[in-house]
Amino acid sequence: MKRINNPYTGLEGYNCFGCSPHNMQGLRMDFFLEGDTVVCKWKPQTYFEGYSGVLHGGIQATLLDEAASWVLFTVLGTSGSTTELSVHYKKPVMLTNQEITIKARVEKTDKNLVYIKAELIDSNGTVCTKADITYFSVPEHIARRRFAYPGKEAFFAKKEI
Ligand SMILES: CCCCCCCCCCCC(=O)SCCNC(=O)CCNC(=O)[C@H](O)C(C)(C)COP(=O)(O)OP(=O)(O)OC[C@H]1O[C@@H](n2cnc3c(N)ncnc32)[C@H](O)[C@@H]1OP(=O)(O)O
Repeated sequence: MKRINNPYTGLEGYNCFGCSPHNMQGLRMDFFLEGDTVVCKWKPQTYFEGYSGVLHGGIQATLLDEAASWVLFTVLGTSGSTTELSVHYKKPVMLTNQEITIKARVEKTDKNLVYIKAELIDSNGTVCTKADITYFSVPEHIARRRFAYPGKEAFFAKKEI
């Protein structure tokens, strides 16, 4: 597994709820790449509770969506926006998990639409949640201008933007 750097950390005002390490109310996710799959290891905190002892479903949806966006950044070499998110909650994700794993990969692309499959796996290896996520991707030069996209190589280099 290859560690993915977060090249946005040096960007002024960067406060993404999913991935900014500066957002203390956020999920502060970080990522690895395993083949063409983005992987995140994440520890659920009790303040993300829904039903007693269970990780809130909205937080799960955000974890899955955020991982999908990092597939665009690091596998497809561009950026975009979520246009659809369908989540299947199969099993509760307990807050007692020391670590859960979120995985996301491209299922297919169709012109500028990117269809991503993502899943959330608990520490016993049970796939608790699955998501189908559609992203509206933009060409890289627009991503650079509109979304401060630094280029794929920046995610694997030490340098920050
Ligand atoms: C800086 C640090 C960062 C740090 C890192 C930050 C990571 C953040 C990750 C979080 C990700 C998010 O939450 S993103 C935030 C949530 N998402 C959004 O806010 C997106 C809101 N939606 C939009 O802005 C807009 O709908 C766009 C830009 C996506 C598309 O608008 P548009 O350009 O007007 O295009 P539109 O006409 O709607 O669609 C173009 C064509 O694509 C088709 N199309 C569009 N969506 C779909 C779809 N889901 N399934 C089928 N087809 C679709 C349309 O039918 C149409 O076909 P035809 O008629 O041409 O045939």
